[in-house]
Formats: sequence, structure tokens, C-alpha cells
Amino acid sequence: MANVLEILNLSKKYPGGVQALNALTLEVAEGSIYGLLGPNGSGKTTTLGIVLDVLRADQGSFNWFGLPLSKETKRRIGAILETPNFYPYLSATQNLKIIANIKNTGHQEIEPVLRTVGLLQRRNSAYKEFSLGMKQRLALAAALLGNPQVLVLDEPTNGLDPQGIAEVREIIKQVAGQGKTIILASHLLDEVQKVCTHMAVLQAGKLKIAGRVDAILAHQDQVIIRAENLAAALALLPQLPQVSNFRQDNNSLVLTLANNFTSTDLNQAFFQQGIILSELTVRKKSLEAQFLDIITNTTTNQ
Ligand SMILES: Nc1ncnc2c1ncn2[C@@H]1O[C@H](COP(=O)(O)OP(=O)(O)OP(=O)(O)O)[C@@H](O)[C@H]1O
Repeated sequence: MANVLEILNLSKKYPGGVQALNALTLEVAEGSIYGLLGPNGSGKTTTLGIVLDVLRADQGSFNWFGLPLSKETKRRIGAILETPNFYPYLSATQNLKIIANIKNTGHQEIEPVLRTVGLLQRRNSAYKEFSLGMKQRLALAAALLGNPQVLVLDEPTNGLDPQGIAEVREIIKQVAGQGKTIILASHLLDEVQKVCTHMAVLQAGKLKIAGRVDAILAHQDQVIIRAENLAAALALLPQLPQVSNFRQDNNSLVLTLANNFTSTDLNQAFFQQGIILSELTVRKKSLEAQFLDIITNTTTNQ
């Protein structure tokens, strides 16, 4: 599948001396929901600012749809970097009419986008009467005007209550289901795991890891095995391509699977060598623990 966005060796130092980005390289494939994940200050907003032409990089390059950024490519991108300045006394529809005029798109798009974000019933209510969640959904509607191919969102659920968070996440998935690519920045692995198909993890402006969310997280599982003949199992482990590392813990062996292998593959490998496992347990780490592991242990890997 074609790439919607390609970032190559992007670096940015702010005047105060903070190296916000350090040779960042990543690719976003068409149709993906791509999470840019990292702790506060890791460079997510800076990355989005550069690719949306709000900030200038010191070094490196990027392209959208294989092309340099231009008026034409910008038209194919809808973005929310911060909450837009809607007029408080105007209704949802009136506010969107103003944005449609700025974007030079027809007013016939307003009703469908309000429906997509679940605000059609409230289209005549004044913006000032909206809850925070509704305001964020109106911002999404505004970003969707002009039918962009890509939606770029910076921390789209920040500050919302659980219901508001669930609504926004549902809209993101629905919009992706219409074939649009979504790029979103988040500091929550939980959010990225629930919403995204792919992710890049940033720390201190550097890429820690990038790839499919399920593959990255599966690689974090711990597998605990026991066998009648533990010594034979232990002796076999260094030869198994399914295992990336292991340690003995009393009568058990605790191991991490190599990329693209499952616990079934592991069980089969032992069986083929005549070792019957008496126990095989997959222990999923908490998402917080996985996030910390990725941030602290992972070596850069695209
Ligand atoms: N205008 C600025 N001037 C100086 N330093 C800045 C500026 N904007 C960001 N920084 C610094 O650059 C680094 C990256 O910031 P950035 O906002 O890109 O990170 P982030 O991952 O989006 O964080 P957050 O989740 O807190 O928004 C941080 O150390 C931040 O303090």
C-alpha cells in the first residue's frame, strides 16, 4: 500500500536549546490509523507541527502522498492541532459554514459531517452551550470539511470524560472505516492500543520503535513454561528461533517470544524435539509496564 506520509531524518532544536526531534524517520501507510506515542515532551506536537507547515525543521525532509507540501496537498489533509476558535454565540452549523467558506467547500458537506460526529440533532445549538466532548466533536467535523484523505489529530481525547473519550475514539474508527488515513498523537498506550493499527514510539525526539501495534505488543508478552525434564528444555532454548530471551525462575522458564512467533509455535517446537511441556502460560504485562519497557529497553527498529 502507498505511503501517505514519509518523514526522513527530521531534526529540530528550539531556540532555548531543546533538541525536540533527533533524526526522526517514519512512514505512514494509506488506510492506517497511525499513533504517534510518547511521553510528554517527546516531540509529537513538534513532528505534527512540521509536517503541517506550522513549524520549520532544521534538517530532514518529508512528503505527503509522495509530493512536497503545497496548497494542493494541504487540501487533502484535515488537521486539529489545537481547538479551533469557534464563535461562541453561533450555532454548530453557522460555525461550520464559516469554515466551509474558508476552505472553499460547499455547504452541502455540513450535514453529513455533523452526522458523522453525532451532532446533527444539536446543529442549531450555540457553541457556548456545548460540552467539552461536543466541542471536540465539532472540531472533528470542521477538520472533515473538504473531504480530506488524511486526518491529523493532536491528543484528540485530552481533557474529556470517559464518555467523551469513547465517543471521539468511535468517530475516529468510523472515519477510518470510510477509507481515510488517521494520524494521531497520544501519550496513552491504552488509547493507541484501542484505536490504532500502527504506531511509532518517540522518546526525547528519537524513534524507539515503529510497526503494527499488535506485533509490537505481542513481542512484549512473557511466556512461562514448565516441563518434566526442565534441564532438556533449558538446553534447547538457545537454539529456538521462536525465543528472543529467557531466564530460569525456580522450576519455570520465563521467556520472551521473537517477533512473529506465537506460544503455539513454541509449544510445537518443544514437541518436535520430544519435550512435553507440562505448563505454558502467556502473561500479558500491564500496558503501563509495556510502555515503560518500550521507552527504556527497545533499541531503534523500523
Ligand atoms: N516553542 C518552544 N520553545 C522551546 N521549546 C519547546 C517549544 N515547543 C516545544 N518545546 C520543547 O520541545 C520538546 C518537545 O515538545 P513537544 O511539544 O513536541 O512534545 P510532545 O511529545 O508533543 O509533548 P506533550 O505531550 O507534552 O505535548 C519538549 O522538551 C518541549 O519542552
